[in-house]
Amino acid sequence: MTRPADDLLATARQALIRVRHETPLVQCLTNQVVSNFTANVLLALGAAPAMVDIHEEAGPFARAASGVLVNLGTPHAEQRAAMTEAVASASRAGTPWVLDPVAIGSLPVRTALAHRLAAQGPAVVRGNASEIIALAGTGGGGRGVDATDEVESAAAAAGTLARATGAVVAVSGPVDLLTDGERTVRVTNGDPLLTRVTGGGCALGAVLAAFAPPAEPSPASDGDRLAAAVAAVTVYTVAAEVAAEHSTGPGSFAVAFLDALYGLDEETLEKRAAISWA
Ligand SMILES: Nc1ncnc2c1ncn2[C@@H]1O[C@H](COP(=O)(O)OP(=O)(O)O)[C@@H](O)[C@H]1O
Ligand SMILES: Cc1ncsc1CCOP(=O)(O)O
Repeated sequence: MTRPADDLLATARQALIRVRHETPLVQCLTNQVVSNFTANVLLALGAAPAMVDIHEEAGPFARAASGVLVNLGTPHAEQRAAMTEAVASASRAGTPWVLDPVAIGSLPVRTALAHRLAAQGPAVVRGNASEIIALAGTGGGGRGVDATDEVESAAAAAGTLARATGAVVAVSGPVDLLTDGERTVRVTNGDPLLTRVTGGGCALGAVLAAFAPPAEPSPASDGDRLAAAVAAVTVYTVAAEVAAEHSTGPGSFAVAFLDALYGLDEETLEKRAAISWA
């Protein structure tokens, strides 16, 4: 069923309120480059980060967490074991988890792991266009962690991947495209400075985990996983726009971005959000 974009905006407002009120506990199994930035982004938003990524802790923790991020940016052996354990446990417990298949395609270890994990029921898969195309099996990946494909060229792959995995697929880029395999939404907020700070994409994966609705719908969330993911992307990219207006380059942007996530009010979100159905 298609909902009006106004309804998505209302969901985004509600979701922001819910995150700030409920302080979701977000378990991050993420890469060593962006770990600190990711934790700060979650804290600024009002969520509670926990980088619990070792074997024999990751599984039990995933049962209790509100959401889990599995980001394949620097997947050393112990982290791979912890990811496998966390995903199995999250899936059993109904904890929503997000897969970010960083730099898959030509790198064999993470590519095989991404395919294995994608088959285990992620709530969301987030990546740039090249990563999504590679995970869908229709392309060879990008240039390291960067995309070499345009977002629009990943639209078909995103739909295929969403239908194959049951996940909402979020393709990041100048326009963010999100689909559950039937419905597609585009968010045209954001700022290029997000690509000049390491973690601009990876931290979004953590925010998607913070916004992912609980398995059981509650009065604060209608359980629409696509709408929740759109909310996460809109909050994140509108905050980036606000931050860019107070920045002179990547360094001041990174600081201003945390401030903008912290201070983002519903009126600004409503005024700036650029959400459309495909
Ligand atoms: N040219 C751009 N203009 C505005 N926002 C952008 C642009 N490129 C990327 N973004 C934003 O930056 C975030 C990360 O995207 P991207 O850098 O493409 O992902 P990744 O880090 O996975 O390669 C997304 O939320 C997206 O909205
Ligand atoms: C540089 C780098 N190398 C491995 S993971 C990583 C971080 C990439 O983060 P993002 O794509 O979000 O900037």
